[in-house]
Amino acid sequence: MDLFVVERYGGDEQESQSDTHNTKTSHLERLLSKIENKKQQAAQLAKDEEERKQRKERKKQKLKTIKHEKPSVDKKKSIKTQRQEKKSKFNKESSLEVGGKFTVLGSDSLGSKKVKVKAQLPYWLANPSVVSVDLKNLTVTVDDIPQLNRDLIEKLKQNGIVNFFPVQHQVIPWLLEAQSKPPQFWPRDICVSAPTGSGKTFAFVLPIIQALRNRLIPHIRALVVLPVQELATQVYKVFLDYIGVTTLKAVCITGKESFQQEQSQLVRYSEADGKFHSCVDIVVTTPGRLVDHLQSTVGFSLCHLKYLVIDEADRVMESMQNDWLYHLDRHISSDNSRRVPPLTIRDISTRHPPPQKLLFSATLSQDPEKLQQLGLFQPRLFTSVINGTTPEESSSSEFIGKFTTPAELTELWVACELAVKPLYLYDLLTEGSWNTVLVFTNTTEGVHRLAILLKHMFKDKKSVSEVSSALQPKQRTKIFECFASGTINVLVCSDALARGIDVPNIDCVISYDAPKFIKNYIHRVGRTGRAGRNGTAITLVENRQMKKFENMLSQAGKQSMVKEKEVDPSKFEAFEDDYKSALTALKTELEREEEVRKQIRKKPKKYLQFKKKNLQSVSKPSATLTNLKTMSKKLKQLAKEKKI
Ligand SMILES: Nc1ncnc2c1ncn2[C@@H]1O[C@H](COP(=O)(O)OP(=O)(O)OP(=O)(O)O)[C@@H](O)[C@H]1O
Repeated sequence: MDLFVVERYGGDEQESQSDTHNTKTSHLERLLSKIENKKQQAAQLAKDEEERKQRKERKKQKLKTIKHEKPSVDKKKSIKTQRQEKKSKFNKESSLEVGGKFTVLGSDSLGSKKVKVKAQLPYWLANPSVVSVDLKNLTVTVDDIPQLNRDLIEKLKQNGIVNFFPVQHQVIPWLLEAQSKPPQFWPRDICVSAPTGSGKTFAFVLPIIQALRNRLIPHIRALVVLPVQELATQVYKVFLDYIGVTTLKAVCITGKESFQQEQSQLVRYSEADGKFHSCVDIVVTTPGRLVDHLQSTVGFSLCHLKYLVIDEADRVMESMQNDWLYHLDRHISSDNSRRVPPLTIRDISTRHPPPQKLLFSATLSQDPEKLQQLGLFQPRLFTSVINGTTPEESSSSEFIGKFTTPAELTELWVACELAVKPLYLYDLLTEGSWNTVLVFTNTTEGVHRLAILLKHMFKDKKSVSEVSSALQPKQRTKIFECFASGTINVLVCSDALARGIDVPNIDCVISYDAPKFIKNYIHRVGRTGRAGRNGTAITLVENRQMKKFENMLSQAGKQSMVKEKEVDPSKFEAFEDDYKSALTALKTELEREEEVRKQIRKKPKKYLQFKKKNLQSVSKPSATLTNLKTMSKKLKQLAKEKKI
């Protein structure tokens, strides 16, 4: 029976008796757990809501960055590479589609980085005739060019010239050969790029004199264009020296003399036939003055022109003063329709061949576009090379030998501090055993200041002078003469005089201010180590300029050729006192000069006009004190005489 016990409801009484206490507690527990559950659910909901909000915020933020911010470099790169990969995949597929042999045009270039195309030089620039830079081991004597006239050879010997320099023995026979051809064969134009002081002047002077020496009637047959007056005068002097053995006449028209005087030297009017006739055969000039005469001198005709020489060609082309080439070309072609080849036999016999263009420089432009402006006819290039490079070794995109310096030149650089830079210079000048030193600065004012400072530092030990564009041409010539004779030991000058000036026996060139451009560097250092003589060139480089200077040299392929020279600044203590007193003297001298200038400026308008007319250089900043004083005196005297 025990097995079948059925629990029967015993009434409230029974329940309340046994479980009253238990039921009450469990109900409470249930209620509490219910409350707890609800609490948890509410917390979960709040959490979910918070997360949802955060997600929304993040999404917004993301959208903003996509819209406004550029992707980072890394991202960009990865996007680019992905795109490129896709593209190359596409290209491969498409090339496979056409048999894998052909590239689909236009499809592969998009997006991919283009390979830089190397410039291809014209054949004549890429394949020049190489000229040696060795001026010590000369093998060709002046007698070895048989085509050259005997009188010219004798004159060369009289002047102490025994051997020809490489550029001369290559260019002179070539030009003489071109002359000997019948007029139907128009001569080819030439460009010559050879180091400074390698004798380029003779390379055109001698063949021109030889070609014109037997002329009957004077006509302008050779026109030599140079960038500045000094250079023109220098080349003119060489012509004068060598045409002495002929009846040829040369003239230098650079504005040194009045326009009327120059006109009378160029042409004369004949009453007999009522025409103008040329008085000269060779004209040496500057671009500006040439244009003046082309425009204003009646009878100035270039219809017989045989040679057009452009010396320091890159500089002349850079300046393009008054568009001189345009005027010259117009003048030549109006005289003679030259560059159109002859059509008939009769044409050939009646026409003059075009003038042969001869371009010379130590830093010839390698830019074919610039050379194109000159309209060269089948040009031929003669050039020197750096460190034995041959045209075969150099790539066809590079013009070899653009910045060659003489083999006899020692090139150095000194690292210096700006604060004591004059002391570095002073030390170099006292330490070296050089008799004549040319010092370059970058500005005309710098020339004047440095010259005064050095004068006060050296006192009687060395004679110091200055030369710059602020001086009159006559004063400049006089100073150069004194420098060449050794009366002046240290000459401070600006870049205006860096090119072409041929002062023999300059022992050293110091660039007090480092040059900004490689061309300036080449021409500055080229004032020494000329014509096979030894020379030293030193450049002072401030610490902040070091990188730029190194870059400049390495771009020109010259870094290994310019060596560093160590200077110990502890030596400077010995001449610190001299330097300090020189600085004070410089200050007072500059103040005095300024005072004189002020006095002159104070004068009334009429007086100033008078001054401007009579003495233009008075107000120029770097005129020396003595100049200013004498000018001011002279001015007062003139004003008294004219009662102003
Ligand atoms: N064959 C030679 N033998 C000896 N001296 C020479 C010879 N040829 C030229 N010279 C001298 O060399 C010096 C430099 O000549 P030149 O002025 O012609 O050089 P350059 O190449 O024109 O220089 P730059 O590029 O600086 O103008 C001159 O004083 C000249 O008299």
